[in-house]
Amino acid sequence: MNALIEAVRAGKVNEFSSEVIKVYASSLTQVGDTTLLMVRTTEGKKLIVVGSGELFDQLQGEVVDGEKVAPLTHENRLIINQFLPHTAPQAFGTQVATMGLGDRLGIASPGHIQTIRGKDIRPVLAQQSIRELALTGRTYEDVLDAAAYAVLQEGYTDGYGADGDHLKKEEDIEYALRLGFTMLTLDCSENIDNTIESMSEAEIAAKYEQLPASLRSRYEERYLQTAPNVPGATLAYTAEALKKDVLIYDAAINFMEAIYRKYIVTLDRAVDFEISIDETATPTSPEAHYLVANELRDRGVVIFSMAPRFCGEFQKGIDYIGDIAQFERELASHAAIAVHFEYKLSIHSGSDKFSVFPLIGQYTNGLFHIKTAGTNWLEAVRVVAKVNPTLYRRMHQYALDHFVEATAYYHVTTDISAIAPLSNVTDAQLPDYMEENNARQLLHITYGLLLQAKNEDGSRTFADEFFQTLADQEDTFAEGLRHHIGRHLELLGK
Ligand SMILES: O=C(O)[C@@H](O)[C@H](O)[C@H](O)C(=O)CO
Repeated sequence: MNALIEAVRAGKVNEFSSEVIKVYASSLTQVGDTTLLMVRTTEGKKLIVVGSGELFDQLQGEVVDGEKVAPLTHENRLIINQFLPHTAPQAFGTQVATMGLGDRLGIASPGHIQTIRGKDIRPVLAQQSIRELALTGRTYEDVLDAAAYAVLQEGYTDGYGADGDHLKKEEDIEYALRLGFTMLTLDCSENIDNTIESMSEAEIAAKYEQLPASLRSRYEERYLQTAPNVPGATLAYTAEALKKDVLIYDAAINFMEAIYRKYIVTLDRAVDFEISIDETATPTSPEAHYLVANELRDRGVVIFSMAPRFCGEFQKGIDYIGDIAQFERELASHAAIAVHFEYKLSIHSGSDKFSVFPLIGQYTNGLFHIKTAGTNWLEAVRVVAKVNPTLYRRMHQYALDHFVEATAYYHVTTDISAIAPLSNVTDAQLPDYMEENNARQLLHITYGLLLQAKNEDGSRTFADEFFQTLADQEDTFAEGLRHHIGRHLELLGK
């Protein structure tokens, strides 16, 4: 039996000295006659596989003195999924709170697991949008691999999800489903007509009259002649507001139904189907939310969660911006509507919304889906600011030089001029940038440009040194996530 594994079993791993830099004792796993242990070597993380049996035989790796050293490859992950089902993603349904913990780097999930383990909420560790994949140059295979190996590393057996996030195109939906994603977030923003919001009442009336009479009378009968009855929700339709909402959302509702019928109903496995109408210029009124939800139920579309565009601003990486009293009033109705139609309210751009987390936990009775992603990237940047000031300064300057380019991907109201010039900040003060909203958003939305930046010789401008710094500071990064994501959970009442 491998001496290292014996040392782990005996709790004496620290006495073990070899080329192994770190042993992940929580990863020690027995599958029949095969024993697995994850370690980090100078060549990165590897699996030590000892014993015999099918898993030993199937894992690809070099055998030395009867022991196998298996790389953390995609192929080995698929094999591990077969023998250890908890390392594959699962759907969760509507009866448990869930948190999207998107990991753009592929190294945050261990810290996320350490944070969420034992709490009344489950992690969607493998959450990335197609936008994030494009900006980081990763694939959905990479995203699933990283999450599964983190689950193995941490010995986490409570289950995790995989969310194909903000999917707009059928080929992306097919890609995510083919790989076994267990949650689909359908982004309907391109089917929502945002031009209506800026039209006059007369223009709206004229455009509405162009709709088929049967469609108009059906909506009018259902929402003007019948008063919606949703306990806890304040809903009042006017003829003008109904015309506007029909014009804004009717095509999107048809899109939702079409995707549901083509991809969700036909599946032989459970998938959490989320409707995202949050990334639009038009805030979702409670009346509009009810209309969309009621139409979906009427068409037999069953959803896991709905992400409305709340009043105010849910911008990237910073707290809520807006009238919290109005947010609370509307949140009460949104949450009541979700309960009425038996799905969860989903909070997108959920990172750092500390001022409204208690309200969200309260009005959803702790049953919500909240999505985060960029905030753990900023925790990684914080580590770099602490331990590698030279790299941080280079990244910060590059972000300043390319910020406008990044605003094409994310809506932010960052005031670049308010960010303290690097020349005025000492190395010791660099981490303070992560406490300032404008600097947070600067680094937040430029993540893709920074990670994919190349030098003239084709080498990576920042990424290699960035990832090496984070590898060297693995425990510091995990501690930062436990603190920061832990604060999210605490304020959400978890
Ligand atoms: O950046 C993205 O594309 C995603 O992280 C997206 O913003 C996600 O849906 C989210 O809301 C994370 O906070």
